[in-house]
Amino acid sequence: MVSKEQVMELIKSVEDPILHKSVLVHEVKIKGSHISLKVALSKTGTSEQLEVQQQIVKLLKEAGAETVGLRFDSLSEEEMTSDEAKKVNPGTPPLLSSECQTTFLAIASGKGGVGKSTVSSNLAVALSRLGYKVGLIDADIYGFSIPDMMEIKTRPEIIDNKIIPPERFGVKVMSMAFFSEDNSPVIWRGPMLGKMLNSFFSEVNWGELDFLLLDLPPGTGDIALDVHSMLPSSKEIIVTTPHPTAALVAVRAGKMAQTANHEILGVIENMSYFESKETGKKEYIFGRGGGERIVQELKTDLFGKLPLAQPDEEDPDTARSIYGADHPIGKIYEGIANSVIAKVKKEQFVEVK
Ligand SMILES: Nc1ncnc2c1ncn2[C@@H]1O[C@H](COP(=O)(O)OP(=O)(O)OP(=O)(O)O)[C@@H](O)[C@H]1O
Repeated sequence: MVSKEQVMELIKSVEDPILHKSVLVHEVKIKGSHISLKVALSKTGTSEQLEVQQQIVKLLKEAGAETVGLRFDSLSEEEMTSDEAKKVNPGTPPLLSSECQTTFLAIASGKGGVGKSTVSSNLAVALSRLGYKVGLIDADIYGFSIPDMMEIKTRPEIIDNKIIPPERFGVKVMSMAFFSEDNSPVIWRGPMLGKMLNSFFSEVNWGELDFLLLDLPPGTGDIALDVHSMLPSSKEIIVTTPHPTAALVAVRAGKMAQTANHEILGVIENMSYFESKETGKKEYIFGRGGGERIVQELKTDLFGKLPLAQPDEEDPDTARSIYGADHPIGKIYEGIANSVIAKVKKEQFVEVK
């Protein structure tokens, strides 16, 4: 029969699947033709553990053992160098780590079609025009529209195993649209949805960001709730139209956000009025008071009111849904961005009339 020393020598040829050096033997017992071993791996319970097990059993049986008893242990912190420990547990993705300085701004709405994606993309652009480093995730998984609104023609690239997001107007953007061929619908659900969202945080090289905006799915249904609960805790901005019903549903969306531990930062009222270019007269097409109603019920602030209007196509500093910096609505977005920054920095907040 083999000796303990021979067993140790034989096992040296078996590699730890992550560290790629010999596995460590914690214990060897030999009783007749039975050998029992306790082997330490950098990570136990992996699919590679089974391969290690088969390799060891084969080696010991070839050396004369009739039966082999094998138990696995994890390597202790002392048994690994700090570089090896990092390899085994690469740690929290920088964007989600506690040291991360990025402010997450989640943009939500009670109903679809109120302009949540338009507001998310213009707010991101306005923050970038003010000199901040900004990212934008189109987390409206099934209704992705941001790349089209911002007219992003490029796709993400993969460099050093990280996804590099395309950039437009200084804003780095990630969207399901980049991974959906020919605008086909996305049918991922449950765990896949979480995996995809998580990969937007951990597998994308965002670089340093001051703000990461998240355009959430509309409403208070399952999908919106799932996405809310999968996100890191964020400051939430609610978008509504002035219509009382839109506001009522938006309050529900705000309350749902609070249950998912997101803080309500404020409200933006979109499609508030139409202003005639000829007469300057304002028409309140969708009614009035929606934004104020949410502010009252959720005890938060109104960041601004946006009129009905389209970007000026002649302006080079514009895209399908992005207003130029000097467009009157571009200026309103600049004011909203300043109010958001002020609130985030807890400076004195000035309510927009
Ligand atoms: N202030 C505005 N003036 C004119 N059109 C607007 C305004 N805001 C948004 N729109 C238009 O309204 C439509 C819906 O906007 P958007 O997609 O931003 O809404 P949404 O709330 O994100 O919708 P969903 O949640 O269903 O994706 C778009 O065609 C957009 O161009």
